[in-house]
Amino acid sequence: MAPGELALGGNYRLLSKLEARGVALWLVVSEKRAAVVCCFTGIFKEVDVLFPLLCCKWRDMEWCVSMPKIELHAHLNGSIRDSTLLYAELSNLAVSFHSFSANTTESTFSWELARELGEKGSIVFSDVEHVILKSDRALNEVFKMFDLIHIITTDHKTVARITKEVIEDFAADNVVYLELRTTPKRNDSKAMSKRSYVEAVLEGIRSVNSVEVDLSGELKTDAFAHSHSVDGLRNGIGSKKIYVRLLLSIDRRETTEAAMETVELAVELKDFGVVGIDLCGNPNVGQWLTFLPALEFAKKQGLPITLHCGEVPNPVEIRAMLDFLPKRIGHACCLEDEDWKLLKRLEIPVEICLTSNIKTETIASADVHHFADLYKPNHPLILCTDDTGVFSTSLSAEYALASSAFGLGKREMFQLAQKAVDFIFASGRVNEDLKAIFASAHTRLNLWTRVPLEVGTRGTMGSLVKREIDYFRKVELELAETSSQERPSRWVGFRFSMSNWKRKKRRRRSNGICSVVEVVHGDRLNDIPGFGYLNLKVDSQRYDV
Ligand SMILES: CNc1ncnc2c1ncn2[C@@H]1O[C@H](COP(=O)(O)O)[C@@H](O)[C@H]1O
Repeated sequence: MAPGELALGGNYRLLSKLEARGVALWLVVSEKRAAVVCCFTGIFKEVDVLFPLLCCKWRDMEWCVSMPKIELHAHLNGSIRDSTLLYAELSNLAVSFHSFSANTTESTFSWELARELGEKGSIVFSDVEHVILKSDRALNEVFKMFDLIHIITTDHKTVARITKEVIEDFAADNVVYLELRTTPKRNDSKAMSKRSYVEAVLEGIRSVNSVEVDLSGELKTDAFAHSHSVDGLRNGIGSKKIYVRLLLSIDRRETTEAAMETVELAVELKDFGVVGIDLCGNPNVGQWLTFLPALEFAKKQGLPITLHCGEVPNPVEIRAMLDFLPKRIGHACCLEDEDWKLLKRLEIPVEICLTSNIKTETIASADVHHFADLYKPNHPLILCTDDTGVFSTSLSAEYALASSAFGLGKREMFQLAQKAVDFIFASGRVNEDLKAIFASAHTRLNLWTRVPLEVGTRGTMGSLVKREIDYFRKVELELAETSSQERPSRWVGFRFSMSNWKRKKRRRRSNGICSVVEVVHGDRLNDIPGFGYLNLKVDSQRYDV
């Protein structure tokens, strides 16, 4: 049986096959999906390949990558590279089916994972098996997937490694400012406390060496045992730079005490790159009142807060969350009319995660997504990824998807990315730096709007020519007045005027302002949104200039 049929149950075309270290990979495509199917010890697994790519043109995607972007809603453990996770997952699956040799690193890793699975007891392999094997997971299934990911990733070394990789991946996607969020976890079997978890994350950030990382402008190296200046990391590194800040998440499964511990940790690490608090986790679990004391404490301490709000219908909680006045909210998928109006009145910025919402079936498809309802009236919103690894996406892919689903042009996409600067939690010079980065990208990407002149209205060809004639007259008069020796002949005056006019014309053209042959009028549409003009360049011979 072909791997496509077996794992995906559809009619897939095989693009290529690769075998490495006992793992067979097939790249398959159908009209609706592109996937990698892997076979390891007889088990087939599919991994989606940038789903949004199917909805947009490759050219649009390339352009979106070239644009600087700001990511404000990305979960660390949801953004793990497929390759990193796949290897761990496949090793994990192998344990369930095969005995292993304790001599190899791979099997030792598998053995560790298997032991943890057994010890923890909260996950039975048969419970998660089907979740691992499928690609589109409903919201509840996604959280089962996270439980599995956490078992695989939660030791200091792995936490540092995945953090490093996630930052490298965002930087490669031209994300210039990343607010990465993660839930500090206690794991006694790994001697891990919430604090040591965050230290491992910070260590991972500092270990990035393929790109310059700005973690915090105000590092107090003597106050934090494990911190060291990022300046050292800047030596010999290329020109790319990414600002990274952390949000500490409270998981909805946590108690008030555990939530409070997270907020206290965030307060303590304020000067070391932690800039805010997030409330996340399975929206069908936990009560708002459980987290409220910790969130209120965070607010009092001046920590900005973002809440996962309205991922499922829960009007009472949604209203309480909006009344709390968070600095931002994530998702906002299931708001009733009154709450929708309140959200808009309060102008709370919304972190929009298109692919995540569609893949978890929270929203049926991109074209009915509430993005448009927020975008049109200019409500503050930020395009984000949520979980690049789990949902096989990237920030560029989210922009490309928004572009194809809602008809955003390059300028609109750029403005959307640039506007996100206003909603970051980092304070101080970062905001100014980002504005400068976007200003220079605006020029690099040639996004200046050419304002054409229209024949027959304000700034017409007629008025332009009249201004030229007035100018020539003035020059001739001045020449006549200043020359006491000889009155210039009409010919001399004309020559002078012509060359001057040409200089003026060149200067204006190089400034991107209208010249006579570039004057346009309104019959044929050109490519400037909002304008419909005929470019006279091609017809210039017909005009006697
Ligand atoms: C699908 N949309 C979502 N809604 C709510 N919470 C989500 C989420 N996606 C991820 N998380 C939260 O982030 C954790 C994984 O990253 P960290 O271990 O914290 O780095 C998940 O366990 C979940 O609590």
